[in-house]
Amino acid sequence: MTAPTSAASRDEYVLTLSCPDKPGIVHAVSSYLFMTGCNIEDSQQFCAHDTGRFFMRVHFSAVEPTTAEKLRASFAAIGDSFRMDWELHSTEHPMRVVLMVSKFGHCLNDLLFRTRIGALPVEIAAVVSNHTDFAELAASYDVPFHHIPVTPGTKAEAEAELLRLVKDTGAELVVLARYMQVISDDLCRELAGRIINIHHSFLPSFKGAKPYHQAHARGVKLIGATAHYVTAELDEGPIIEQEVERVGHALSPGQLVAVGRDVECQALARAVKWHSERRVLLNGHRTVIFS
Ligand SMILES: Nc1nc2c(c(=O)[nH]1)N[C@@H](CN(C=O)c1ccc(C(=O)N[C@@H](CCC(=O)O)C(=O)O)cc1)CN2
Repeated sequence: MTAPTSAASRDEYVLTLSCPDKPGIVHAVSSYLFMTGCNIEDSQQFCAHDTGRFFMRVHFSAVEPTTAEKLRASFAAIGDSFRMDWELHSTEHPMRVVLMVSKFGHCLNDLLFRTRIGALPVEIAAVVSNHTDFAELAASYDVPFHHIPVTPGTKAEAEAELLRLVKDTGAELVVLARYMQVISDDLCRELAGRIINIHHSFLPSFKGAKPYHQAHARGVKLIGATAHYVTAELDEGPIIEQEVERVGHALSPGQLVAVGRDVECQALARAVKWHSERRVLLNGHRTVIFS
């Protein structure tokens, strides 16, 4: 399923970069774009003084038609001279995404609907689940559904099948929309920076299982959700977005779960939108968000 596209995004690109900070980085990038016949639509930058790294995102249009490949070739020397980690992508096609779910479908349903109405600039290539509960929901959005059961003894084959699907669909992003299986270290490495999870607590509080019951037992007055990149360390990946909601003493754990559904959907949708628009840059174990 594809988000409705806007005619204007034909010859527009996004450059993201990070590099050791020094004078002249913005000058070099903007001069390159000017000399290449490009026009800056939006530019954001940030210097992280604690890590000494500079971060930049530039959205630009090409006055004379060109391609991402040609632009990458002509920018490479500048990237090398500043020791940049950089990416340059056309905005013509929405990012292809695989959504994963287990037994709770509220985030899946929310992402499918937001994509259908054009509020999320992605193309959902497939829905994957270790259960069959949401096969009909995926079909109602004309999205292929893949049932990949997981048991302790079949996790390796299940993950191999998932990786084949990611490669076959050309998906750039995997979203764990309440997918309740721990991803192996190998798959985390293979898809580093390309898996986003929604954890149903305001991390670092209440890691692991049953966070709403943990929150109830602690007597919190705010509950939250955290969208983060998935790493081998459970619930420890770089945080992209968080959301909270005020709760009262009278709410049961089950009622906290109900309040949490909307909070999870909001945090995850914003994280997926920002990632798909290439607004999230990694700064070590943290993120820089050019929203
Ligand atoms: N490598 C990672 N994998 C996953 C992460 C992560 O941060 N790193 N987040 C989880 C989601 N999650 C919490 O947000 C979570 C999901 C599942 C479990 C868990 O212990 N699962 C059990 C099986 C449970 C079941 O079968 O229902 C397990 O895998 O043995 C903990 C945290 C997604 N994956």
